[in-house]
Amino acid sequence: MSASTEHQHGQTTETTFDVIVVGAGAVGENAADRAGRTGLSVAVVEAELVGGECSYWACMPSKALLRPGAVLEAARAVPGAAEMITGTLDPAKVLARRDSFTSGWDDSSQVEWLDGAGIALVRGRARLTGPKTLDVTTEDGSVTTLTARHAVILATGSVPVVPPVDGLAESNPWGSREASSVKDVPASLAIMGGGVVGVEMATAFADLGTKVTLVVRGERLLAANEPFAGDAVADSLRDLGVDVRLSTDVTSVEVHDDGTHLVTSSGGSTETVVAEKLLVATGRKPATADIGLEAVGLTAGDPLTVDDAMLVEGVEGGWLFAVGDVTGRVATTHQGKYDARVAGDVVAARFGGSAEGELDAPDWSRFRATADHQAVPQVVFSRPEVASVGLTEQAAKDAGYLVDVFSYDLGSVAGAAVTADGFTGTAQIVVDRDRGVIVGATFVGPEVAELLHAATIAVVGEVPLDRLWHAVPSYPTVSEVWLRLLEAAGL
Ligand SMILES: Cc1cc2nc3c(=O)[nH]c(=O)nc-3n(C[C@H](O)[C@H](O)[C@H](O)COP(=O)(O)OP(=O)(O)OC[C@H]3O[C@@H](n4cnc5c(N)ncnc54)[C@H](O)[C@@H]3O)c2cc1C
Ligand SMILES: NC(=O)c1ccc[n+]([C@@H]2O[C@H](COP(=O)([O-])OP(=O)(O)OC[C@H]3O[C@@H](n4cnc5c(N)ncnc54)[C@H](O)[C@@H]3O)[C@@H](O)[C@H]2O)c1
Repeated sequence: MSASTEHQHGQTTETTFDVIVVGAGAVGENAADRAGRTGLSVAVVEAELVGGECSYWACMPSKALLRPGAVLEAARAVPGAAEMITGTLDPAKVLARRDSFTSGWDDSSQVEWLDGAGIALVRGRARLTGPKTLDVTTEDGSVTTLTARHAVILATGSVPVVPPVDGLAESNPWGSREASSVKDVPASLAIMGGGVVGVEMATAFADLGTKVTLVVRGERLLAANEPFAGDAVADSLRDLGVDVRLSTDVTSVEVHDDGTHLVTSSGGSTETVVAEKLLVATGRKPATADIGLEAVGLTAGDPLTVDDAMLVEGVEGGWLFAVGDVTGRVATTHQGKYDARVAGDVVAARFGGSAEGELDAPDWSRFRATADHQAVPQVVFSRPEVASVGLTEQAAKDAGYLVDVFSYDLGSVAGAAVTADGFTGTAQIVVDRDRGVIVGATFVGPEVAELLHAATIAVVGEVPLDRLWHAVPSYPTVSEVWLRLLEAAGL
């Protein structure tokens, strides 16, 4: 079956396809692309913008907001250049560059890409009505029934969680969408939550001149990372002028003429934080509340539990797959796209080509998302950046590994000294003592994001330390920290 020829400029009149993908975020787009590579006809259904959260409200606009501050800080750390930096960021220019990344929240170029890839687009909100069938409701209320001959891939993403705090929902707070698409920079912003969104947005708005208060329930920022990462980011946010309040609960929220009032409680004392805007950054949940899961025997609101071929567990017939945030596995674009490549390749092989070799594909084949379990990379674009892959020391111990942990002061590496005066940071590897391989690595420091992929390769490749010894880092780069870490490990 060849890909549809009846669709033009994102519109299609067909209602039956070999494969239907629900959600055209970065993850759904990738699944659709790969699924069509053996000639299956593929449609994606999208309720909002083709490109999803990452393109318009998450990764790209937030990184565009963060980059100018990082550049300014880098220049300020190098005498000769530093003297030339006499001002602060220009918020209007920062927002204008952000807008260029979101194409003014217009998805035409992504629709063109779908067209070019031969993927049909159905605009509207999809709900499963039974095995391989979906109803799609458009904005004008009309309903079209779509049928998949072989497979449905759900890629509906995630939605923010608003905790049940007295008055919070009624206060109409910002979520990450409102923060990343901000048009008028507020004078003051209170942020609830010390995870990835909380610290990135605290950094971005502090850069833009907003007075930021970060209210965090836990005793550390970035609790999923190594403790030294959260400590370094808290210190640096305070240096940026952010009021970081750890071990602090928000007990109620009220809106008054002078802004939003957060009543907080910490160690028995109660205080009130007043801010022009409140951003709730307390996590996200899979978007499965209203996609018709009940029609196929699943529970609305639950994550879609998948196996490593991305097949949804608990559904008969082997036709329902899920990828991206909706699975509850990992909530990053790159890992979701990896899952999408796996799901797309599995679907393309099983239904469009030869399934031979795919059905009994082993771990680490391109048909199994093996890396999701213990080799997931992530960069938090705070300042300092936090780049990590695999297991933290604690997570490795919890998983039963006998580990050795080696750390090195990044600032002591020649390449770091050249990069910036006063460069501070930490690199750490967690080594499985039995196998002599790295199971986790964390880098904290200015612009360490690009150090991460070497660590990801070492973790995924299970490269023994005595072989890694022969991977010689160039001089004088920050990557020379790899040599120092291996020396610390006794080589
Ligand atoms: C502020 C912020 C910053 C982030 N920064 C990064 C980063 O720097 N790097 C990184 O890797 N990750 C980042 N993430 C995470 C990343 O955005 C997500 O992991 C990624 O967007 C998930 O992609 P997805 O395709 O699964 O979901 P989404 O991008 O949410 O796409 C899902 C799509 O499905 C559509 N949809 C939902 N339900 C239906 C339905 N019933 N019918 C039709 N369409 C439907 C939605 O409209 C949406 O377009 C960030 C997240 C946030 C909130
Ligand atoms: N650079 C990146 O890769 C990037 C950037 C932003 C977001 N993301 C992804 O988006 C997802 C959502 O990010 P996030 O920061 O919202 O979630 P998160 O899980 O990283 O952090 C949530 C924070 O909210 C706190 N919290 C949870 N419930 C609370 C409550 N009831 N009261 C007070 N605090 C509460 C948690 O303790 C934590 O500090 C993450 O999974 C992340 O991976 C990725």
